Amino acid sequence: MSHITYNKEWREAQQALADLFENEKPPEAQKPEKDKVAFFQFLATMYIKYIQILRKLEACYDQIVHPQKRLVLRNVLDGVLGRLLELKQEMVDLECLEYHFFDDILSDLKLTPNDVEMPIPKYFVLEQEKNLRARQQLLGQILAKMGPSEKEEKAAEVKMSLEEAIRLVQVQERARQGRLRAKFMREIREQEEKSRQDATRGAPTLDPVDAAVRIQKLWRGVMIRRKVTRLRDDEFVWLGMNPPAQFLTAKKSTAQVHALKVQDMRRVTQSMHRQEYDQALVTIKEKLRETEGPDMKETMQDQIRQWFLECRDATGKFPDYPDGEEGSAELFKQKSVAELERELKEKEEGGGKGKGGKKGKKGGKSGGKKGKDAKGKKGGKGKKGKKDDDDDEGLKMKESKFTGDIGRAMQEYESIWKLRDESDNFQQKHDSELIKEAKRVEVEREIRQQVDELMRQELQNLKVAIDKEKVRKGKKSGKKKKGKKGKKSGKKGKKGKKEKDLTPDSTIEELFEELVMNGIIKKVPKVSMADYEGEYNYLGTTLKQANLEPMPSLADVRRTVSELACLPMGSEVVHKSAPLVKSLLLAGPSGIGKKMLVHAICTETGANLFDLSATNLAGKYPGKDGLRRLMHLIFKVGRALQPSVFLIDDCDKMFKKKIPKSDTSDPKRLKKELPKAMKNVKAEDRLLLVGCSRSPWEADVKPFCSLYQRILLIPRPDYASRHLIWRRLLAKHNGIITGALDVSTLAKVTDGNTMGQIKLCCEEILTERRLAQMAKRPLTTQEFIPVIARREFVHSEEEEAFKKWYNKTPLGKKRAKAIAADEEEAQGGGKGKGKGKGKGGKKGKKK
Ligand SMILES: Nc1ncnc2c1ncn2[C@@H]1O[C@H](COP(=O)(O)OP(=O)(O)OP(=O)(O)O)[C@@H](O)[C@H]1O
Repeated sequence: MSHITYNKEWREAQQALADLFENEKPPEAQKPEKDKVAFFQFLATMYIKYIQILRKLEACYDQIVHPQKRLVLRNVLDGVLGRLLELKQEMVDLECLEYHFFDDILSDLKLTPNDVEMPIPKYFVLEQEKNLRARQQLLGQILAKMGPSEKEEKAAEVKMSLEEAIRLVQVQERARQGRLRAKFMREIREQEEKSRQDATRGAPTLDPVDAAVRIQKLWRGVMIRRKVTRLRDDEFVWLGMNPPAQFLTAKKSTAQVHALKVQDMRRVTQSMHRQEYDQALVTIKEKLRETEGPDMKETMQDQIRQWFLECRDATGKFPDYPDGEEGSAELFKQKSVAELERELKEKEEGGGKGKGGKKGKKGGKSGGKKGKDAKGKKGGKGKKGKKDDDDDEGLKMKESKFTGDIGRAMQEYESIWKLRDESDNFQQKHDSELIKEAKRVEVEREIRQQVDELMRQELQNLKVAIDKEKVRKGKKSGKKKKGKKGKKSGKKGKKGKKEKDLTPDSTIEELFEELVMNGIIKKVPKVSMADYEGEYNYLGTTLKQANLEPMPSLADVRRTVSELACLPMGSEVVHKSAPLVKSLLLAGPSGIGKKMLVHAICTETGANLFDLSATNLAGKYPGKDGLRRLMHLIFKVGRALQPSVFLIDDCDKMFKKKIPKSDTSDPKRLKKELPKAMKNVKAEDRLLLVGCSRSPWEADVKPFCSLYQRILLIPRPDYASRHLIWRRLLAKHNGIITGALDVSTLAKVTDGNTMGQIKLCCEEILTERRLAQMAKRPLTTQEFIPVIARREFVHSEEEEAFKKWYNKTPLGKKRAKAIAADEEEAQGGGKGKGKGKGKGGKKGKKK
């Protein structure tokens, strides 16, 4: 696509954002909402609109090549990302559910689920591509160094004696000969049968012309039937009842391939323009310093001298030179009316206490602090008395940490980019005028610092020469300042001492190598979040209205994992201010794709994968010291090379009451250390602990749920998801779907199978040999049935066990309480209000 298209897209996104921003008010200005359902609808609509905006902004940021536009876009993009996560958190708090259903809102807004698919910005990986490639290379080299041992292991796995090998070959060879012999025998028998029939039938009596007509008739019939089938297939495609042929294979069309190439080319142009821009920043600043610097200096000096004289004329004394950070710029700042009024008030208030300007300032500062404290106290009250507030006043959106940034970026867009004439910038390179404006301010600040030093000295000299002042003052204040600094640095030193560095002499590369050699850091298979297939649940709200608790679909799982893990982990700015997620538990039956999701998180965010599963740690870093070193290493390397993901497979074992003696992996090793270490993870550390569990009910609920902050239950796939995955997997394995293969039947009979098992079925059937026969012998439904029948099912008892366990988790309990409270309220007020609650979304019965 062209520059114009992306600019237009950006404009549309900004317009939509401006419209949506009208709803973004601070809590004090919001009108409280008493109806929970209506408030959820409001939040969900905002959330969906933000997703749409995010999708547009992400595409623009990925493809726009203008470096200065990208800077503004990045600010808006991060702001929208953060705001989206805040809204998600509000919905979770309101509904006490991790998954939400929006099908009714989508139909109101006339959107499809694809329109609101959560995008994961590509810049998460593209902007650290160099680092990631270098790390991947290092990992590859280390693994190559360790290579032989792994190969030996593999060799040991397939070890067999010579006799066994000969027997295997003999069995195969005899089977082959047997099949060949059977084929010959069948052909001989068929030939004998044919000659016997010929002998009994005698010489042919049919006229050769009649025979030819008969053959022609049959052949024409075949041809016409083929043609009709083809025409019917084409018509079905045209009517949209069947997908076009290219959709049945995983191959991309030429147009798609071309589009991807263009996108790559734009990214290359983007980096070239960025380099030019970075260079321009330096050269333009230099030029400004050379050309405009001397004039600036002179003007500033003149102004300040003038001020010295004016002050002396007015007060009879030379003034004190401003000490603030801004230096003399403070004197010439243009102030707004409100600022001036505030200053006057402060002066009036401070006037009673004493004349000292500094005192006044201090008073002002402390006043500010008090103000903050008061705010904080109010906030605290708000939290404690939240329920009361909700009951009395109604529901309101919480204060956002991102709307300020979004607002600033929007203003920048409005003032600079919205109406900018770019007719002479066809290539979309940087705008030098804008750089000059920004750099002029910087140069001015630098020159002012120099001028301030000079003028401070000059003022001192004037005071000594004319006012006969003594030189002591300066020295005193200097001493004081030093004292203060000393104290501050002392405090910092203490803070630093808290965490002992066990490996002060090793570089991060060495520690990284150690962890790779020990198999703790693993190579991540490249899996994108989009590879995690799953269809949208179109019945969520309908089921809710029927008082049934809908199960989330795999598309909901994909979206929620993206929100909880990928979006905050990918961006430093978002992670710092968005609701903090330190740990995540993925609970679900075997083969549901838990590890695949972890790999997708790492791929999408460029995170390192630390495998802390008990089976992987067995025999490594033994003893207490070993454990201390391990914890130190993973957190040190994890922080230095963030983002990092700590994976624990079968994490329930860590909190199991009884470990069977046959289990030698010591799964409780990290039980004390890990929760302690996770408590020290701050908002600026992009570290995420992900646990995978097939049987979470075996763990002690309390410590288990306190380690894993967020819990996602992954259900077995529903019909729609199975249908989708069958089609996708068959295409991925080069299978061709024809009329003989009924995908709907396959989806129906695999009810209870997980995705992993469906994948195994595909792999078992679609062997190379079978694929070679595809043209002559299309795939049929029947051949899949025996393979499916051999696969394991998720039994209803297992599913029930998951649901029951989830009800014991903190969010599950909260949800149960909320439902009970709602029911009570409905019963209490029901007599009066009757059928008033149309949507009744909160009163879910458990299925
Ligand atoms: N939604 C999905 N879309 C595509 N492939 C999937 C999906 N879910 C699972 N798979 C595939 O199924 C296989 C098994 O997945 P994975 O190993 O992640 O499951 P798991 O839940 O971790 O299993 P276990 O608990 O037994 O370790 C993988 O090859 C994965 O690619």
